[in-house]
Amino acid sequence: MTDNHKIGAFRATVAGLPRIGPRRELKRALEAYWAGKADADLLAGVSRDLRRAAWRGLLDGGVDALPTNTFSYYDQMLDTAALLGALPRRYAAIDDDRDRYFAAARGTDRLAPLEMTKWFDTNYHYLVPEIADDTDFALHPEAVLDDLALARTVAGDRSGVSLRPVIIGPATFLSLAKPAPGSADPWTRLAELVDLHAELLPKLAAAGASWVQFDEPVLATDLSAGRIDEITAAYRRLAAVADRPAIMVQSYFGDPGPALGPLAASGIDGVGLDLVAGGVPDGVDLSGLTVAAGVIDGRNVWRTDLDAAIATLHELAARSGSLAVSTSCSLLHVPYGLDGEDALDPAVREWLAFGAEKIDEVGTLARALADGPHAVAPRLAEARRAAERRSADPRVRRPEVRERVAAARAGRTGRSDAAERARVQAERLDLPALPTTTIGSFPQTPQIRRARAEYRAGRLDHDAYARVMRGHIAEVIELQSGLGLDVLVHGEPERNDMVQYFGELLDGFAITANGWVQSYGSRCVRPPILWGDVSRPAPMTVEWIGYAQSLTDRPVKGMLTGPVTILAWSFVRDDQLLAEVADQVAVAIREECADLEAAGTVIIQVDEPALRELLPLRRSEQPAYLDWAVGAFRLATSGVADATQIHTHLCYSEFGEVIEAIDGLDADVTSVEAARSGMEVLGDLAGSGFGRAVGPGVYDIHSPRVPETTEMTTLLHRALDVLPAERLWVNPDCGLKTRGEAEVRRALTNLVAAAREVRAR
Ligand SMILES: CN1c2c(nc(N)[nH]c2=O)NC[C@@H]1CNc1ccc(C(=O)N[C@@H](CCC(=O)N[C@@H](CCC(=O)N[C@@H](CCC(=O)O)C(=O)O)C(=O)O)C(=O)O)cc1
Ligand SMILES: N[C@@H](CCS)C(=O)O
Ligand SMILES: [Zn+2]
Repeated sequence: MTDNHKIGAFRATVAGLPRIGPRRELKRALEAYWAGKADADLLAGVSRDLRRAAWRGLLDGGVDALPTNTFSYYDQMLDTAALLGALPRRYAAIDDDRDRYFAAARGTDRLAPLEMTKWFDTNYHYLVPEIADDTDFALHPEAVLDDLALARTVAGDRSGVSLRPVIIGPATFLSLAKPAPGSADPWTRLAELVDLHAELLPKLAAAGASWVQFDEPVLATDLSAGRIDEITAAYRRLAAVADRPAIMVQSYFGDPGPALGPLAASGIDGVGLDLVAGGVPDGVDLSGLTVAAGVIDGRNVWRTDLDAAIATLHELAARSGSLAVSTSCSLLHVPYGLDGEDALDPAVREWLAFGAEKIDEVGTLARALADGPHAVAPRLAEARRAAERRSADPRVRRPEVRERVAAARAGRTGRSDAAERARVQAERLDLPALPTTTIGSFPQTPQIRRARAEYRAGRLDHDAYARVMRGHIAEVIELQSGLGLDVLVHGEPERNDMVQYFGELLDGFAITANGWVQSYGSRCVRPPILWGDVSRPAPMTVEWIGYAQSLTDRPVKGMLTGPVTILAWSFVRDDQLLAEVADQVAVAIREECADLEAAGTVIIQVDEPALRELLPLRRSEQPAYLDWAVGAFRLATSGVADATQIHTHLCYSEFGEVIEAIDGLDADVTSVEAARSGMEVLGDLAGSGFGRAVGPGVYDIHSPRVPETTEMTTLLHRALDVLPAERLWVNPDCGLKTRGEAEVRRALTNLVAAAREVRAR
């Protein structure tokens, strides 16, 4: 440690903050700006207001160390790329900084955006930096410094408040970046990036930062000893910089495992640890460090067991130089606060803590540490009472649900031989070669969303709402019939979201009024809260699918979300093994499959786009996960007859580790995202000996661009190089809900034409 900086001790902080706004103010401002309905000043004003309000909320909650630079107009990885001058050259001709930034995020008419993918095992998406051999890293610290200056105006002259810019650390940034075609592995540029950070540190100190936080969630993944050495050397170099703020390395989504020891000895000043998803590895000397102890869950919504947290904090206080209470990760992943959630069941509401309540918990724990638990005795007693009521609530553990699950598990959880099924299904369905279909959703038009908003507000009754939805279903069926698609869908107009919809209809879930969480850019989701044993009081989709099927002779796919995805995109209970909860949801889906089948549905698609997302970050934990995840899918889908065709859909293209699990799902047809990667994924599938039918996407639905027929025929020919024609389906990459109606019509026209052309050959 250099002697030319002082370590500002602090006792309460959070690892990061949400930014979409308590009422999604940023979403509205961004979308207005993109539509040309708001100018840059308005957008900047909204951003400043949101940041100021967030810091004030922290100060009011008793936090004495404010994280800065956690706001983003789109994504923190993109911000880091901009900070380091690492935006691809293709955007360089765009003069305006903000427009250049948004071009990288969203693309333009001519320029493809950066690729987007999931942030570790969360439902948040980041933009993947592209590093070319000629990427000329250069520091652009203006946004970080401006944010720091704004935070200073909020902290004012409050004594003892420290400011801590948060930056994605070089190890995580480079591990997640991808090389531009033909360029070297970005990791080879580590030393250059570290030089830039070394240049940045004194600027931050001069602007009033007493700490800097480098986020390194990559530490929670399996790293080789060589990688750990390189990361340690990088931080040793940063620690040697003169006139710098104190350095905190923040890991999250697990513990840093074998990397913690070397890092702790590298000369850095502090570590932030996720003590919810991980622990503190034994034998690591933390005595010279400030430890930000992440005892408050930043990813889930349950009230903290404050007594247990205090015990953990005491244990850690004895091992560390200085201790601060913190969250396990950024609060980006939870809703802003419970304020206004008056429609929640009051019993359930009492068990919850969203962002604002978590900040309050941080403050309470910090007081308990500083002044002793008696100083917060009423708060501790209140938390204990809530926990007791939660575990005693008869709806939390329902014997009848557990018996039903046990009975379903004891029944048939596997199907007959896949080849035999394929034979009977082919006979029954009588589809052409290369059958065409879509993944389920059609554009969620403003009229659909408006009708739902009216229905929610009570201005439209159920019958009127159902009439509007049936109207949309009829339009979508007519469109698909006219285009000549072979297997139709009802278009999912009645679904606000593919998980929330089911959460609203299943017992054991609660739905918030305003519990929005950023998914990517301006897009948000409102995850349901799974708090009790799950059951299905009534059929959930049969009426809609039945109506769609009544309008056509072609098969209409039943459309369900699978148990793993329902869990992944909900806030799940923390008092029960996930494997157990998955089987409860699976039984509800199994019952829905049975009802659909009984109502005449011949094809049922059970979407599992989150199968890969929930894969544990550490390899040692992956087999157990895949075992229960595949088991739950099979429990959900194995109750149907051989002649009923089960489809599944997975919309990501990095199969690697889950390829065997996809085989294990035993679905008759699997559709996957493939257009963006030019069918690369099919190599993985074919190489693994996957023997069932596959629908590799030929239309990238993430882009407004409409692919030409020839592009799709090229992709189909590539697919035919690795798959026999009788096992190939033709479909888009994913659902069409975010696309416009005109684009979809043109794209599907081309898709059908492409299938026909390839068939004819
Ligand atoms: C497939 N994806 C999904 C993920 N997670 C999910 N839970 N669901 C998913 O589908 N993760 C991975 C990807 C992420 N992709 C997306 C894509 C698109 C969105 C998105 O568009 N979100 C919408 C909100 C969707 C929703 O709940 N809609 C509600 C309307 C809510 C609303 O804003 N209403 C307005 C009034 C509307 C009006 O008057 O016109 C209001 O309340 O003010 C609905 O349809 O009822 C978004 O806008 O962000 C998310 C993830
Ligand atoms: N059936 C869903 C799957 C999305 S991953 C849809 O089409 O939107
Ligand atoms: Zn999808």
